[in-house]
Amino acid sequence: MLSLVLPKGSLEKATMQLFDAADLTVRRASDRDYRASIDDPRIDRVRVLRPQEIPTYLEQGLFDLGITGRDWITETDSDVVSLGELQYSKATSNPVRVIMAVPEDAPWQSVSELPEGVRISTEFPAMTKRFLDKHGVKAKVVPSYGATEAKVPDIVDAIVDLTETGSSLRKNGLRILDTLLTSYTELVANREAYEDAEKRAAMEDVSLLLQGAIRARGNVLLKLNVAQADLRKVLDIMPSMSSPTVTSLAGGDSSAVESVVAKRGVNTLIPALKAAGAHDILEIPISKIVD
Ligand SMILES: Nc1ncnc2c1ncn2[C@@H]1O[C@H](COP(=O)(O)OP(=O)(O)OP(=O)(O)O)[C@@H](O)[C@H]1O
Ligand SMILES: O=P(O)(O)OC[C@H]1O[C@H](OP(=O)(O)OP(=O)(O)O)[C@H](O)[C@@H]1O
Ligand SMILES: [Mg+2]
Repeated sequence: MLSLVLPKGSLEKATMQLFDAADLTVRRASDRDYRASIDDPRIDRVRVLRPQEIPTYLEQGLFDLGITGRDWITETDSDVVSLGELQYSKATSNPVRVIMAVPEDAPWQSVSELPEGVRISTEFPAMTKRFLDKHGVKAKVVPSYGATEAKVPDIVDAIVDLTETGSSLRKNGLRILDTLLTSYTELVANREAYEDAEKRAAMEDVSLLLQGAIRARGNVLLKLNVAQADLRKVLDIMPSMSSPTVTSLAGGDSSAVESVVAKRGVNTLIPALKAAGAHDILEIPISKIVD
């Protein structure tokens, strides 16, 4: 039986949606309820806590398994086992980046040009100090508790912050000087729990369901029928994960074809398949893809 800790904040909504899609629906009395449950025999305790704290709790063995960002694992320098990247962020399926940024019109083009005593605001002081040491810059690192972009230029000269879509940087007239880290959301385990064969098997099941749900995103199943004479033409334009499944239809000179295809592009693909001779075309949503 696993204890699980999920992130409150930026990743909360996307995490709840992912668990739902993975058939591991998280039940809570309300959004403010940080004690939750999942109706699954492998999971007996669920908490929703700040992602900054999650790596430390996992290292200490307060939970077996959790979800947090690579940024907080690096910042807290926690000794945990990663079961892999889960490709989602707050708004997109892309990773976030921890970047150093300065005002558009600042004179510096690289980190090593920053003058001694430069003031840098960040929610990642440990990572920032390591990065500045590497570049031989002596700076004053000021801890931030959010709204970091708003502190330049009057309170500090530069910031180290997260960027996903880039919109916060644009709105605040900031330019990226360097990238410290590309950070994915990760499924992370306590080391001792991971060494326990039974717990590890349960963790791998959870991982498989989550990854299966992520892989299914943006894909649909297309099914169609086609006369033998047109089969080649249809297969020539049908994309697929490996190769399309072709079955003969009973009592006729026709085949059924099915294939998993990217949802993006279906708008041009379906009319093209029809023109190639396909008929009875079905587009079916997919919940999971497991290799
Ligand atoms: N667009 C994003 N902005 C910030 N954090 C993101 C974003 N997308 C994913 N994350 C991840 O979410 C985690 C940060 O979430 P956290 O709850 O600490 O911050 P938050 O949502 O910014 O909270 P607050 O709104 O109180 O600042 C990090 O691991 C980070 O990598
Ligand atoms: O590139 P973007 O898509 O604009 O996302 C990045 C922004 O999101 C986060 O802010 P958050 O919402 O956590 O507010 P905060 O600064 O108060 O923590 C992060 O600190 C950036 O400011
Ligand atoms: Mg924040």
